Amino acid sequence: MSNFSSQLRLSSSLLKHLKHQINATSSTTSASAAAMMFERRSFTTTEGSRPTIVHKRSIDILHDPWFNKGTAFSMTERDRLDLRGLLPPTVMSSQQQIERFMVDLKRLEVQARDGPSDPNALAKWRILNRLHDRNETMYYKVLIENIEEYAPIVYTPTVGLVCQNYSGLFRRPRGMYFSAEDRGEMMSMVYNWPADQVDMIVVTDGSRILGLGDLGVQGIGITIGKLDLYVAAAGINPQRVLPVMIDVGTNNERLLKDPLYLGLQEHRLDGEEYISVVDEFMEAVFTRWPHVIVQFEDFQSKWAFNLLQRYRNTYRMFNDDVQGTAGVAIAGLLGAVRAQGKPMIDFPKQKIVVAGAGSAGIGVVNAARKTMARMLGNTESAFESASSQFWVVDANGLITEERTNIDPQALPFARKAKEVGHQGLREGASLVEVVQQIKPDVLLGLSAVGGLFSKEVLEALKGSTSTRPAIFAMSNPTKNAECTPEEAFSVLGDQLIFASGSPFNDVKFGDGVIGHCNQGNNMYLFPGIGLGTLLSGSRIISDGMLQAAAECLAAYMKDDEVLKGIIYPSISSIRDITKEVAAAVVKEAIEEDLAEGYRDMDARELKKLDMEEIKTYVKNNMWEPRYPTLVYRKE
Ligand SMILES: NC(=O)C1=CN([C@@H]2O[C@H](COP(=O)(O)OP(=O)(O)OC[C@H]3O[C@@H](n4cnc5c(N)ncnc54)[C@H](O)[C@@H]3O)[C@@H](O)[C@H]2O)C=CC1
Ligand SMILES: CC(=O)C(=O)O
Ligand SMILES: [Mg+2]
Repeated sequence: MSNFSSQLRLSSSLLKHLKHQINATSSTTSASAAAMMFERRSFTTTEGSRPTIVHKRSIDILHDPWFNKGTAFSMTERDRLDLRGLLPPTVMSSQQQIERFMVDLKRLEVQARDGPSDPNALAKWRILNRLHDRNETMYYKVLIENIEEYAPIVYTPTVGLVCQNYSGLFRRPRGMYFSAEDRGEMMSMVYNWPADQVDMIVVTDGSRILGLGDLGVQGIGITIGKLDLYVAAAGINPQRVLPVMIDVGTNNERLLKDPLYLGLQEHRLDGEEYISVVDEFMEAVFTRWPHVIVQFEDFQSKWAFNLLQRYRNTYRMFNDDVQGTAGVAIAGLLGAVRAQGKPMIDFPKQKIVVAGAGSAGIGVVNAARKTMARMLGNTESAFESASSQFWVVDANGLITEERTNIDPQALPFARKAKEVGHQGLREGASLVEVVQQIKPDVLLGLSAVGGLFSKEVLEALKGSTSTRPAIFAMSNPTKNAECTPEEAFSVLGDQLIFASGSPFNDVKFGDGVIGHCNQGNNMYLFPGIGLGTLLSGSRIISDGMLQAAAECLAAYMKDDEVLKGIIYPSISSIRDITKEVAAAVVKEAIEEDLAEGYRDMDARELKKLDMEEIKTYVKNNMWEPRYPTLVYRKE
């Protein structure tokens, strides 16, 4: 009885508090008052703060992953929200809930510790996904606290398998689908999404999912995986993220015939028709959420470049494969220079062979050339000199100006025929020939061809003029990596610098000598680029902001780590890295006069902040997975 009356007292004090809040906002509509209070909660990191107003009760709350706390609802809340009797009687702390969940998840750990070949990865994804469906706060707490272990499940490599099987795995919808059939309807459809505020959209058309090709509508899986990292690494509020699939058909013949396929079973739209669908989508989302940021993900190269040019000066958007990957690669390339005991300013002397001339490969060469040119003084001759450091090889071999039907994106990187003639090469020379003749410092793969760096290619790299040659086998998922660290270290020895797009285990040489396998993945940058853009209120995402992000990641590594061959940080510190990257992006946006501010932090206030204050501002705006107190009010 006394327990019950103390609960009543608690409830009435909460109601008083609520009444006060409602009075304070009486000039606004009840919906916007609720929204304002809701927002305050979302960016508060202290428990026991203002309650969150919900307009539903009873079983509806338990079925809502945004509000559900499962067995962690206190008895007071159970009474207040008509939940009494709908849950087992024991009230658990959020930590106890996690412990119970982890016991279940860890049952699959038997023989599941061998990294990329984890046979239970898909089963683990299902368990995590079910948790995501029923309780978002708990899901993100599990993910954040165990990011190293579960990033490979919610992200590459397992997310690739998930996308390949998405039509079978689909249970509850997550995100929005805009299809070619919805033309003319998107402006109203966008209001079907329940959240009044969306900060971050990741969108794909499913045309090139990781290195797995056209997976059509099933590509939605990658947008969900990327947004999981936005929440876990950048602390974007999970209620304000939106995964989007633009379904314009598929050219994957298997999916076109699959009776279980969930997407449009027709060939992809192309040309103006295709562009008009994406235009309509962009107009719709920016009309409803003018401050949203849209990340384009895994579009086939021709559309990746085209849409980036089309939108980047109008909308807050970027292409992760072109721009995020470039920044991560530059940070790694600078790390590889330092690992040779040289200063970063020596970067323009590096000879770099790149296998793959798609959105990722060209994005990297473009940005790396700009970085070199800047280091050399940014003159025309600096640019020329930088251009001569790259040899780009695609499916048809070395790209030179003699190539017929050359892809316009690759044209600026085509080598002069005469020049390569002097180097003992020619148009279409094979990768192994290029490596043999050029003796590069770096061999970088973004080809999506698993095993491309064959024994022969690795043997050829032994001729490298570098004291510590570097291999970036960046294609995803695991089976698409150009080589494994075992293959690379076994041929090139322990002085090799190695990075892969998906995670692999380090290689042990014995006597405590380790061949470090770094994960060179755009996950180190895109969350910080998005968060920094959001908090600066920058109208667009400039080259300078992307460059600042890359330089910040490069500077994150200490000399002693780099000398050991560790060129990227541990994934376990991704939240800290993301905070640093976001702060660098905010600072650059301020310096370029692009920052228009965010909420109470207007452009003038932003300008007054020094770097430490910007970092604090970023940190204070990162969402934490904590249960808020819920209070019911009728709509
Ligand atoms: N680690 C990371 O952060 C990232 C990795 N990637 C990976 O990069 C890969 C490529 O992505 P995109 O550039 O968008 O794909 P894409 O399909 O546009 O480009 C692939 C390129 O590889 C070339 N290629 C194919 N066979 C080749 C061969 N035998 N030798 C040399 N080149 C060959 C093609 O001609 C084409 O230029 C994918 O596996 C993707 O997962 C992409 C973005 C980020
Ligand atoms: C990592 C990534 O964005 C990709 O493989 O496409
Ligand atoms: Mg991608």
